[in-house]
Amino acid sequence: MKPGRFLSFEGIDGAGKSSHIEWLAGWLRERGREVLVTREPGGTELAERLRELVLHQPMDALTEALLVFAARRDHLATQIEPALARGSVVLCDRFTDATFAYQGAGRGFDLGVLATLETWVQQGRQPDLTLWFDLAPATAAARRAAVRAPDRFESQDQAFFERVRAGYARRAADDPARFAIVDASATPEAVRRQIETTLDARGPW
Ligand SMILES: Nc1ncnc2c1ncn2[C@@H]1O[C@H](COP(=O)(O)OP(=O)(O)O)[C@@H](O)[C@H]1O
Ligand SMILES: Cc1cn([C@H]2C[C@H](O)[C@@H](COP(=O)(O)OP(=O)(O)O)O2)c(=O)[nH]c1=O
Repeated sequence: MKPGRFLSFEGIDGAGKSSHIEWLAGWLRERGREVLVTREPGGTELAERLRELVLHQPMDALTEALLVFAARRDHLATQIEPALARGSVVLCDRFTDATFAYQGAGRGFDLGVLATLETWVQQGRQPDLTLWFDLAPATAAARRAAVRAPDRFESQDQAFFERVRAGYARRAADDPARFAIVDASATPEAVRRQIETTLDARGPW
């Protein structure tokens, strides 16, 4: 059996993560891999209920951080770890880097507390590879406006998304071996080629 692999997709809202996850799932399945496509906050019945609250209910930054980590704990224990143990590739639309970027850099919440929660909840588990879809906030906002109504995060101003982007840049600089930076301003075909090149370099799959 091939070992399980854990891939996360990160970036500001509208960067193109969701559009490319299904494509990558197909690419991996063609190569004979079992794939679990999932997302955070979410991925379990409990975590999806917490997601609804986080996305739509007003709350302070500590409550927000505790709820996303509570959702993550349930998701890891009941979905991600079992999938990795049976040799699947897990494709997760956002993971803990989003907490450091949104609650940490975006909201200004204490990074030390987030690091403590990360240790408790993940027990050393990290994605094997994180694809960071990097895009200017103005471009992402234009893409979002064309397709959907904003939630609590998407209705934030451009300065918030500049901070979130800087938060991702810091996480990438802290762990360059895990991160691959995707230029998300490229055409969808060119984005797919970047992902393929990255995966080819990290194979075999
Ligand atoms: N490379 C791209 N160029 C132009 N538009 C894109 C690109 N990637 C995605 N989009 C479009 O931008 C919008 C937001 O993409 P989405 O995948 O939902 O982003 P995310 O999941 O990162 O929030 C969608 O309408 C999608 O079709
Ligand atoms: C995982 C996670 C997401 N978020 C936010 C970022 C996003 O704005 C939102 C939901 O993410 P996402 O699934 O990308 O939204 P959509 O379905 O609209 O594409 O949750 C956090 O603030 N902290 C976190 O830890």
